[in-house]
Amino acid sequence: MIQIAPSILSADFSRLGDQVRLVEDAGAEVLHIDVMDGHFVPNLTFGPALVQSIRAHSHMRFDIHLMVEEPERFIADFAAAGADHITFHLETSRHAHRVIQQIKEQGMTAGIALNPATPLDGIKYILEDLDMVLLMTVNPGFGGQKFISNVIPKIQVLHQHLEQKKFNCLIEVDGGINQETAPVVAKAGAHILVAGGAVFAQPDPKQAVKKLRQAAGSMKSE
Ligand SMILES: O=C(CO)[C@@H](O)[C@H](O)COP(=O)(O)O
Repeated sequence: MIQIAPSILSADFSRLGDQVRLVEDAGAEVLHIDVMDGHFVPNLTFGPALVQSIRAHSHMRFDIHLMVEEPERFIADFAAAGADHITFHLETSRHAHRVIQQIKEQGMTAGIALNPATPLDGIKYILEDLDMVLLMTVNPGFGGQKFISNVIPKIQVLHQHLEQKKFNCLIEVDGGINQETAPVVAKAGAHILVAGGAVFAQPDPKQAVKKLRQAAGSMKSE
């Protein structure tokens, strides 16, 4: 079953509460919240205060994507703000296993993200501990970028490995997901599709969520 995770990076911030309710009404299971520090990625976005303020507007799972150096510094604050899940980047952490444990100790599920250029090798021995792997299909930092199709084999390899090992770990993809790329990543084995522009930059975000789900469902992985 494919899950759709609208990314609020492309939402209209002047009416964020309404935008969040809109995608929840459309059936989106997950709300993707991009946290950027201006160091790991060349952009700045949200912190725990924003998460806390929209928590009251939604029952969706809050999926925090930490694009920050030293992610361990922010785990407790996002947990207190109402986050359900935190993903941090392998590229930002020398002690990834410890960070995963810290996230779980705060009662949240844990994910790790890999940039398009980062191979799967670095997560081989921590895969069993992860609830999710986020495979970036653009270079992180901005919405509205072009999907990098070279990541597709990486999705396929990870999907096969997870199936083989019977690990309870979902694959999320993020960047350039739209009605054309959604069926491709779904067929490759992705479970959660993050979409910013393909939802919030559309005239009817509610309809956009439904169309993405339909598109993804048209070519599910076996
Ligand atoms: O993490 C990021 C960007 O770094 C994403 O979550 C973007 O928000 C995706 O935007 P689209 O490519 O779907 O417009």
